Amino acid sequence: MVRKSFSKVNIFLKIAGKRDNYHELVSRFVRVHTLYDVISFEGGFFKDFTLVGKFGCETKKNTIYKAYEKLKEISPKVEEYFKKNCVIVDKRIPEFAGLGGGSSNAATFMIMVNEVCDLNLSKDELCSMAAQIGADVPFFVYEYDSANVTGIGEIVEKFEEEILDIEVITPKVECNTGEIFKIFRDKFYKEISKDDTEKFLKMNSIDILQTLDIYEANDLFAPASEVYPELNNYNKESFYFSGSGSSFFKLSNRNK
Ligand SMILES: C[C@@](CO)(OP(=O)(O)O)[C@H](O)COP(=O)(O)OP(=O)(O)OC[C@H]1O[C@@H](n2ccc(N)nc2=O)[C@H](O)[C@@H]1O
Ligand SMILES: Nc1ncnc2c1ncn2[C@@H]1O[C@H](COP(=O)(O)OP(=O)(O)O)[C@@H](O)[C@H]1O
Repeated sequence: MVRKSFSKVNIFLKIAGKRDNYHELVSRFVRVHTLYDVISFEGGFFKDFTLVGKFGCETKKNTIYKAYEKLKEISPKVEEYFKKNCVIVDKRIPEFAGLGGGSSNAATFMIMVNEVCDLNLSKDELCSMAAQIGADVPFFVYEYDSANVTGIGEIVEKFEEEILDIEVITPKVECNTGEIFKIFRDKFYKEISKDDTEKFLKMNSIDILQTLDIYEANDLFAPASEVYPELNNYNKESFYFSGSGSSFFKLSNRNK
């Protein structure tokens, strides 16, 4: 079994409030069809869960392993399957890039295991497990091209719009999400109004980016560019900032 594990960008990312030491978001997530990892299951004999790929962390810290630990509680078929198959990931999505690589891998792995082990879990059941692995995992579980994501990422609503051409550039800066949120909370804290929330969640992604500048579109750009000033060198005409960075992106619609 082989599947693409797509990346994402945040067309806009606004903070709506605090929930313990997390922040509630109002955001449009869009999948990037041209930038993805490839996940495959390959037969063999394995004493333990075996994950092959170029990762910046050990297997036990990998989001795919965290997903495996949750799924094996559902049925003994899962542990059985990974005694006779390993997971191979061809990593192409840069890490620490605001592109959701780790989150996408976990969600895609869950979808694949649900199928290959006939677990018959619904998207909503997968989502409640996904939310325990990471804030962006639920978005990738639903496999929408565009979605409005709120809460801490656990509320995902499909957004109907044309497929967008997205160009991504990723400066070699490993952005620490926690650090950026801390500076946001200490120095840039503000919450999106109810009116703006309603307005942005209804607008097409292209129209939103014609209305907002890079700072207005992503509340995390100001703190990120304070923590990593080199990001300002990429603050160019018609580029926007994804997630907590370091990636910038620009849109073009295919029908232009
Ligand atoms: C903000 C987003 C937007 O997509 O950034 P990117 O990952 O894309 O850059 C994600 O939701 C990131 O979610 P996720 O990737 O799970 O966050 P983590 O790295 O686990 O969070 C690291 C730290 O960031 C802070 N954090 C994270 C998410 C959130 N909604 N509020 C927060 O305050 C918390 O202090 C958390 O401990
Ligand atoms: N399957 C995975 N792919 C990428 N990074 C992973 C994965 N599992 C865990 N990580 C860890 O998550 C962090 C990067 O997460 P990633 O989703 O790639 O970045 P971002 O959240 O900025 O989009 C790194 O600490 C990396 O080691």
